[in-house]
Amino acid sequence: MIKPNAVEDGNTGAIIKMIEDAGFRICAMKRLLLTKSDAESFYMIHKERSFFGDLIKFITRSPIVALALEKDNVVEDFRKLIGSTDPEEAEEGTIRKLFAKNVEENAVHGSDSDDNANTEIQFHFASKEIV
Ligand SMILES: Nc1ncnc2c1ncn2[C@@H]1O[C@H](COP(=O)(O)OP(=O)(O)OP(=O)(O)O)[C@@H](O)[C@H]1O
Repeated sequence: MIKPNAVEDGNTGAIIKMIEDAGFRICAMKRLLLTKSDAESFYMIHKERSFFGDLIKFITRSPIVALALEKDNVVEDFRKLIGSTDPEEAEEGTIRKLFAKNVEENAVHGSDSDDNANTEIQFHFASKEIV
């Protein structure tokens, strides 16, 4: 998911280029505005965290771009490409180092396991949209 701050800043294209250049195949893609209830369900795992309310406001304030990606070792390799949650700790050349504003507005989301990737892909896409 390319998050609102990166879409607002006009960095969607640059981020997609980095993803493709790193060898990921885009199987599905769409730009959409998440509703509050979409966002709460997507980030349900964080509902007890202190930043949950702010995270929901941020992720729903303007459109995101959702992508389904394919590659060997996709989850681990994508998390390497995006870098640490906090851009101050992210390695040089990672998407978050280049495009995140802070730990909340950190430009992109990546699934953290194959199971969660499947759940999140189904959250955003109908099966006929994945090709
Ligand atoms: N301390 C914090 N303050 C504000 N927002 C935070 C904080 N920690 C995390 N977040 C927000 O919540 C999201 C989910 O947090 P998580 O710890 O799962 O990080 P992540 O796995 O690196 O990020 P993501 O799940 O978006 O890929 C972060 O990407 C960020 O937008």
